[in-house]
Amino acid sequence: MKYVIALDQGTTSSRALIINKSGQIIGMSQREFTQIFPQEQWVEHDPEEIWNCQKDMMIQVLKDKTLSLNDMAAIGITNQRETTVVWDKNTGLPVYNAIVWQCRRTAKICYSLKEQGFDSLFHSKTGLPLDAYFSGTKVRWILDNVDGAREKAEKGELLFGTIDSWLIWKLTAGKVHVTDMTNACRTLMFNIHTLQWDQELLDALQIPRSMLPEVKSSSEVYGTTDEALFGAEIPIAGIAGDQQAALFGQMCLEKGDVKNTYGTGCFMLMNTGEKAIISEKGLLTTIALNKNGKTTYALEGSIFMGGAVVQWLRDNLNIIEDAPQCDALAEEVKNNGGVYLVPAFQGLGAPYWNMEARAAITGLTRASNKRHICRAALESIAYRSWDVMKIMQEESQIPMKRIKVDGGASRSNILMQFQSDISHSEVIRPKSIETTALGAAYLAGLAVGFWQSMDEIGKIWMEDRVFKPSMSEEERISIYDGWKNAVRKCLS
Ligand SMILES: Nc1ncnc2c1ncn2[C@@H]1O[C@H](COP(=O)(O)OP(=O)(O)O)[C@@H](O)[C@H]1O
Ligand SMILES: O=P(O)(O)OC[C@H](O)CO
Repeated sequence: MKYVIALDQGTTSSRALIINKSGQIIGMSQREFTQIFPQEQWVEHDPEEIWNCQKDMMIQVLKDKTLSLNDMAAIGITNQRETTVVWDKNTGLPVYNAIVWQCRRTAKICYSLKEQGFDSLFHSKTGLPLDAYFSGTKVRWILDNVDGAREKAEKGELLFGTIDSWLIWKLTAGKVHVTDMTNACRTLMFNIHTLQWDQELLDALQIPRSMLPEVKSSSEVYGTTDEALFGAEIPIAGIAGDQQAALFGQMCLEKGDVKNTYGTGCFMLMNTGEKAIISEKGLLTTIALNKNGKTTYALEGSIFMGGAVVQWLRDNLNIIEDAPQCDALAEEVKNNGGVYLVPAFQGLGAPYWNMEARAAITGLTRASNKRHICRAALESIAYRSWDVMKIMQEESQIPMKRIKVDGGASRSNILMQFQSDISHSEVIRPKSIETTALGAAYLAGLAVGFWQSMDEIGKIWMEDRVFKPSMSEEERISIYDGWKNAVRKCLS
């Protein structure tokens, strides 16, 4: 068989990609789906729409390439993490919409658990702060707020899953209920040291264990597609949360390797090897991979606004028509002219952790124009990444000399050069920035012998361009001081 298919189920769109043995993407289909905002700061997806969209993309890309599922050696799944689905085991129907990772409705549940003194228990066992971002309190909300849900869950009739579990349940026509450790470790219910669901955490959250999927490694055969539904029994053989899949797809396999994904938000992950470093400064500790019985950990810095800043210039300020125009305008000025954009549209995360902060554009003069604003917007993405990199270096005590990049906004040369300058490190962009899907494909392909070894896969990764720091130390310090000043104005 010549191909592996990767299903990449993201926050705003679903993609299906066909990958050949040389790691080339020979076909891709992608479609956006509905974002549901029932109230301010609430975000939901329709699980059936997600499934239909993902299935359609799989069928579409096969059709476009005149291939069939029978030509696929395996399926790899990668997904938006934390987003929570609860469904009825008997009917297969969701009892509520999927509650998306961005949804803040469970902040009160988190505060209440903190008041009860559970903060350090969760942090030490899961590597995560008690925050609405993660799945645990979302499941609790569904059990507490959907009519009859708690009774059914206690009778063992409801199942919980992150999007990977939901897709596999559907692909196997309800035969398989699993997840992998990179997803389980984002739920606040999984102990990242014992590698098991943790009863003490489940009790604190009041979630019955019978709802939870079986936790597997990221690379093994979990089941096959249902023949009656798909006309073929193809092994589903790889699962990883999208940021961990990207870390793997970038071949960040050694301790100290770092990748930053510049998508809607930015997610920076550093492989910390076999050691789980518990952060004191707001970084997350997460499982990077569990494969062939070996677990590696990562430190993660999550930045809420990445490429979304560019979308804001396009959709709210209307000063650009598309993302590449932002680069073009920014290139027309030699610096930001003293203008800073602090993208605190949803507060500021690590290292500021100020949820009340609001965005600002500072340093405007009569000479300022949209070119400066475009430049400041791109620079803000790099400044936020550097804020996080600095803590990551401190806490890991590993200096970062180079970072690998991917995601839509890594196409911007001006952003990548500025990232290299401000962080005084090499920024390395691979030829394919679809590293998330590649990561999932590699995990699936390795499990079924489509690829034989990591050595074989390592040869596939290819560099597109390396950005090297070229800014003087004096300038670097001075413009970063300017950024810190601008941030201070947003915090006050
Ligand atoms: N040339 C570009 N310059 C700057 N930002 C870009 C460019 N191309 C795309 N982007 C940004 O990249 C983001 C989309 O990247 P993508 O990796 O597809 O995100 P996601 O997976 O989060 O949906 C958008 O926010 C967009 O503004
Ligand atoms: O779907 P993305 O690419 O925005 O990634 C979402 C993250 O997995 C959330 O933790």
